Amino acid sequence: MLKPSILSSLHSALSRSSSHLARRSYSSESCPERKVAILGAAGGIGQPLSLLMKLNPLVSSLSLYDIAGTPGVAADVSHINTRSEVAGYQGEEELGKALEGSDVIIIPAGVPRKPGMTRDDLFNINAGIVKTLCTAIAKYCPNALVNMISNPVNSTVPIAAEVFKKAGTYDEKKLFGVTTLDVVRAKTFYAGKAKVPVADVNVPVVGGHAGVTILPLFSQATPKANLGDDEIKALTKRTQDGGTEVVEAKAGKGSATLSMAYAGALFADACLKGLNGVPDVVECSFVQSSVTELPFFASKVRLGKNGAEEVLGLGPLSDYEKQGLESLLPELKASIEKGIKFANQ
Ligand SMILES: NC(=O)c1ccc[n+]([C@@H]2O[C@H](COP(=O)([O-])OP(=O)(O)OC[C@H]3O[C@@H](n4cnc5c(N)ncnc54)[C@H](O)[C@@H]3O)[C@@H](O)[C@H]2O)c1
Ligand SMILES: O=C(O)C[C@H](O)C(=O)O
Repeated sequence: MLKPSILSSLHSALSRSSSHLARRSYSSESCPERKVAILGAAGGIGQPLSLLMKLNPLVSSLSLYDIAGTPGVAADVSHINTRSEVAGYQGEEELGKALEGSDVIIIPAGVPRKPGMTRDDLFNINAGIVKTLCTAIAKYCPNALVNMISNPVNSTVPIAAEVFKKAGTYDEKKLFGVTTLDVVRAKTFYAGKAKVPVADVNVPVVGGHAGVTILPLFSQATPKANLGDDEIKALTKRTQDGGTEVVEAKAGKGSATLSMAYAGALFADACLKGLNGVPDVVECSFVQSSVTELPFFASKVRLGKNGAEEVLGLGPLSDYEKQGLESLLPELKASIEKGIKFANQ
């Protein structure tokens, strides 16, 4: 059994200030009713993500949807004695009910990579899944914030945008590609190399979510450390290849699930805080953007009552980062265009 101290550090790691908020006052003003739906809830990411969202005191209703397996996952997490009511929905005929009334929808539905594959190799299967799910979102909960985890994120986010545009429900402030795992990795790897406490580390990661399109800005990392060029290059490469490192270690049994569930829970928590009016909630995310010439780009985003209230610029870049930015643009552009083309076929 989890000791209370372990449980409370899980809570606080997930959502430091939101759990304080909930402990301080549980009034409907500071903790309004919030429904979160997870699509793909029975999967490798979906299950631990369901657990972490069940632990989040900002959630009042947790809706777990998948094509199979959700009754079991829902029954299981529903026994945890935290605030939210849990419901499981299985199969497309229950998708509408799963979505109705949602404030935040998290989408980890789709197939993961095997060794030797790129994220783009998942396009053929996952593009269709995302298109179907987003069509239903446009119909049943057009005002919800959508957190897209399904890969390739560089294409699935543009697909979602096109589906919403066609349905007349697109709001660029409400669609997010979840790139938090890149930030989580960059923080962990930087803390190890710089020998600074990991809990104090901040590193923006910009661009997209695949290989060289992942651009960690270690020149802006805090606390500052005197790392050499080779160390920065090695950290950058490790962050870019973090997903592949896990895919290879899992040797055919999928990609990152536990660290992704953590990252997905962090980002959803930030969205909920923003919706609830908590000030200064800033996270990196792949969103509609005018930061570069590309229509979508990951950078720091200020989250608020309407979703992405402000997309922040890149700040000063080192020469190495400027080079990285130049070289990521063609690949990211092609992935975005591939998504847009697919959605309009
Ligand atoms: N954004 C990121 O940083 C990041 C990190 C890790 C993984 N991912 C991606 O997340 C996705 C899921 O990974 P996983 O390891 O959980 O895979 P998984 O195969 O373990 O789980 C996927 C789940 O999606 C469900 N699913 C399939 N079609 C569906 C549909 N039409 N509607 C609802 N659910 C459906 C499956 O039944 C399964 O339960 C993959 O595409 C993976 O590449 C993204
Ligand atoms: O690498 C993958 O395929 C999964 C995910 O995008 C990750 O970064 O871990």
